[in-house]
Amino acid sequence: MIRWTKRPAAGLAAGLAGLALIAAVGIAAPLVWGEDAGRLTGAAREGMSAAHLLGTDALGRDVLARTLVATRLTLALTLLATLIAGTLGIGLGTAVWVSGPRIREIGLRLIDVMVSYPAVILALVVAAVLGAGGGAAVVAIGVAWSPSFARLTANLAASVAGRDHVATARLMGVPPLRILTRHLLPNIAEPLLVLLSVCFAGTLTALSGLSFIGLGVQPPSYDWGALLDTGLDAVYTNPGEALGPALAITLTGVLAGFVGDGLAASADPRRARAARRAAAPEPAPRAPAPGVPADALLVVDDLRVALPDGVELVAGVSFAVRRGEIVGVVGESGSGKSLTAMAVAKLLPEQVHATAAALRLADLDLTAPAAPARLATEIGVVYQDPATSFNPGLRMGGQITEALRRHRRVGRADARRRAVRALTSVRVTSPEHRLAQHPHELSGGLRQRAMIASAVLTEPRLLIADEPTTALDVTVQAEVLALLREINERDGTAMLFISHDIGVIAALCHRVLVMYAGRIVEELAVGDLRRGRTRHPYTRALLAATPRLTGPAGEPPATVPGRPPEPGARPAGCAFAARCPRVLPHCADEAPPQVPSDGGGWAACHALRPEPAESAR
Ligand SMILES: Nc1ncnc2c1ncn2[C@@H]1O[C@H](COP(=O)(O)OP(=O)(O)OP(=O)(O)O)[C@@H](O)[C@H]1O
Repeated sequence: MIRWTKRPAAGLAAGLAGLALIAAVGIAAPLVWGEDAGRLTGAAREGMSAAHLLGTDALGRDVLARTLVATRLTLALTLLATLIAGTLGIGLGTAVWVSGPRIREIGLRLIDVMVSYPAVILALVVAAVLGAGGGAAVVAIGVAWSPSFARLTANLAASVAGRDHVATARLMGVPPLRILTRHLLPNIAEPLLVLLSVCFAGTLTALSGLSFIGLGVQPPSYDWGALLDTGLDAVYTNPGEALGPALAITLTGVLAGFVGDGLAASADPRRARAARRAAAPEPAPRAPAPGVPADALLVVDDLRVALPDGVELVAGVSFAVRRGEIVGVVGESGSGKSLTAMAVAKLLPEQVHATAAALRLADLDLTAPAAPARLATEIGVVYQDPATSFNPGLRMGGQITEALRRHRRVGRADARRRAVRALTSVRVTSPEHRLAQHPHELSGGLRQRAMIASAVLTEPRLLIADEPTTALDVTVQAEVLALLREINERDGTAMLFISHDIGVIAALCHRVLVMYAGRIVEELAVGDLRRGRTRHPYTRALLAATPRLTGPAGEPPATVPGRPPEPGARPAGCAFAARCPRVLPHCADEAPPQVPSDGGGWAACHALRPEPAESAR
């Protein structure tokens, strides 16, 4: 939505106050000015004067009085049309959502087609079918605006339906209608309210338009549109006759816009979350996640990312990142590193959905829809491929400063100054010049530096770097790693660093999570990794495959035989069992226990479990 004011709360108050005043005029006008509006003075089409501030119409009636008297009918019709649009659209949207997948798909496509038709054209068709008249115009406009509500309702319901508490309600056998009224509609009320105010402004102009072309309110009744129609006949001799209703339509529309804008901006995510919590069933009491440090910045507890058919790609991952800590996530391709990181950044692809017992960054609950401004400024993301991280059609300056300008409301000049400083700090040469360049004019290394500068420009609490050096050559790789370490040490930015290269992880991180087939199999301090003090057979195999760290010079790296199982074909027990040199008979069937290590970490492995006699001693 276009931002009408820089202070949306003030805009909301002004909008509401203005509309209340116009509504009061609407109620009082027929009583106060009703007689003046109908009196034939005999002075037809008189210009603006002290007696008639907006002049008189063709029958000598006072235009100002008629404009004021028309307020009631105009507002009533507009409200009615808005109500029809909202009720019809929300009903249609929820009906589509509660239907089976096939009908839902057809319904959504139909709604899309209806939305793509301009509302006024649709209204003209409906009005032509129903015939001219105020009632027909109201129905026409109501029907024409309803697809917008239907689409918003269906889309929002679908997004809310993926949340934990809705899944829990379904699991508990709550009927669909109750899920709808108790869990879905209260959670999507805010955007619907915003759309209602936008719709009010839209229906006002559309209704006036229909009256203007003679399809709306018919004489002797009149609304602003009808007055505008007659007023335009004399626009050169008495502009006041058209000016009155035109100003009334414009002012009311703008005030409704202020209300919509203010409502959208004041949608407080914490208030919305509290409402959602009130609506959600009481969750079963759950023990706090073990091992969550008191100074944890990011807490991930039992994160699961699944496909629509229920196949889990990430199958219950728990970890924490402390303030100022760099945590590395390492594992073979397909182990679920990126999905874990993207679930944290709320950037998962549409086809998959995440659930978690807890997923939060400081006070920001990432399991609920978070305010885009907070997400965009508190989490920075550096992607693998610098070639695709930026929009090739836009200059670097606009892209680097976008989050700062949009979400922190920093002015253009200030944002550029900060961008230049950030580019300088990541040692990008001629930073002023770079801002004017397009991405293809920069080398891969420079682009990745610019990406890092862009990601840290809003001073995020957490930087997620997903294989940020994989696409770079070795020298540039080392420079980028040094840069990330420098940012961590200088600004205390916590990082989640994803890589399949255990050597890179060992060089940069403080703590390491080893992932295999959608689960964390070992967590260890980087010192233990560097000294080769790993415990899980998979981590050992990974380490053995990295000659730079352990193997004597010239010795070829050991390979890990076999392949990880596909997500849908993982065994109930340890997914590494089929490739493990220390496999025991029950490994594939029983989930391995988390065995604590001396260095403060743990490894999930049956073979590491102390013998009963040993543990008793
Ligand atoms: N959008 C998607 N739809 C279906 N499956 C997906 C999707 N994204 C990822 N997967 C699957 O989920 C699993 C984990 O993927 P993920 O990208 O997290 O692995 P990764 O460890 O980051 O691997 P890589 O190092 O290759 O990026 C893989 O089996 C992958 O094929």
